[in-house]
Amino acid sequence: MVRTLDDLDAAGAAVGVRVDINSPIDDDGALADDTRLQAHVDTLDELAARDARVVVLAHQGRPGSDDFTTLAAHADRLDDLLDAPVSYHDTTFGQDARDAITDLAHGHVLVLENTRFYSEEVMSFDPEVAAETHLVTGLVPALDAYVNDAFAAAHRSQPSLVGFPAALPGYAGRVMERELDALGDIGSTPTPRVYVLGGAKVDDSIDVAASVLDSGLADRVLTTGVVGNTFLHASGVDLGPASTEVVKDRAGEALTRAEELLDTYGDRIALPVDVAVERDDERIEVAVEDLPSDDPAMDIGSETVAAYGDVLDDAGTAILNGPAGVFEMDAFSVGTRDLFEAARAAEYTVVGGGDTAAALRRLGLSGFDHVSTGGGAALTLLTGESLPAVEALS
Ligand SMILES: Nc1ncnc2c1ncn2[C@@H]1O[C@H](COP(=O)(O)OP(=O)(O)OP(=O)(O)O)[C@@H](O)[C@H]1O
Ligand SMILES: O=C(O)[C@H](O)COP(=O)(O)O
Repeated sequence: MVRTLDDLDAAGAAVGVRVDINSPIDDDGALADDTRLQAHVDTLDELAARDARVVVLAHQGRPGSDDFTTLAAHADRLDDLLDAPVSYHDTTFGQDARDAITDLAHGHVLVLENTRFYSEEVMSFDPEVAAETHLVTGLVPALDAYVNDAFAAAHRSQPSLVGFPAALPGYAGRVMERELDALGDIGSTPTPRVYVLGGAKVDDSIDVAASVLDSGLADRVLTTGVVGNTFLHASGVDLGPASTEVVKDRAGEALTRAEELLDTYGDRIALPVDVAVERDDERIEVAVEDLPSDDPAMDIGSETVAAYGDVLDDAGTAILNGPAGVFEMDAFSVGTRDLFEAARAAEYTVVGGGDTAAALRRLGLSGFDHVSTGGGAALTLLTGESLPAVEALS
């Protein structure tokens, strides 16, 4: 049983709230989409309205990636979104951060710096060990309670996600509660169940494909995005140098697993039958049998959308994670738009993923039964597995 905000005596308490506001970042470092920030407004405003001193913990990007950056812009945006006043502090733990928490007024919100600026936060730990990390021990003395609202990161065993509940009373926030309600019992959703796996986190998606095919949760797996290109490569298709480089870079070791999955479950895994490449700044659709192409495959083609649409028409449950192409560019958002529109034909449709939610907003798509803030986390739950951060709260 996980305790919720209903069980928390918030008034006057310093409450550390782990949120997931990991968002797309523009080339100039600005927030490109605030969907994930909006999701946490209920939890943060509720705690502030109940007179808590609200301390926000979050990550942005991964070390080395272009979107690995400070949370200053996130704090500014939260200040616009929340009723409560929001300030930002440029460290995460230690005396300086504890002083900022002590000085925080009741009903105010303080955003601490990106947790992943500290090496412990990109490692995985058991909860008891995570509770001993510098990040956790450096904050615990200043906090009275811990709320985990970061559903989208709940599949990670990083200190800010699993360490605090071992040291402080822990509670699920409103986003966490809603997501667990909607996604906690995937085995009872209508069949046939179709998983549509796209985007660029290929290793995560291949793990999910393996798990749902092994367990029988998935009747079919439809592949798109870099995931689709990876399965095409694994099936022996020569995509051409540009796309092959992306596949090898994103898939790494997972490529072998993709080959094994095709050997075992080839009839239940669908591969794109055409792709859209970028040639002279234009979208050109190329049938898979006409590959390789020197130009990068940036989207699925219309024949693939049609074929996958037929499967989705008959689906009891459609679970979609990851955009079908580079939706950030208009010409290559077509596959994502048409495929997600087609998925609404399923009896019950669940959509997940940080970039996926951003894509839905950008393309004006709605009408799904549940839009999860989580990508990998939603998929972990949708494979029937438990989430380490939720286990730590229980
Ligand atoms: N064919 C492709 N080539 C290159 N990039 C692609 C292609 N298809 C999709 N992408 C990119 O994939 C990225 C999104 O992938 P990602 O796996 O992060 O999805 P997500 O919805 O954010 O899931 P999660 O929340 O698990 O991260 C987008 O930036 C998109 O441009
Ligand atoms: O965007 C996500 O899926 C979450 O914020 C987790 O990010 P990660 O995959 O970098 O751990």
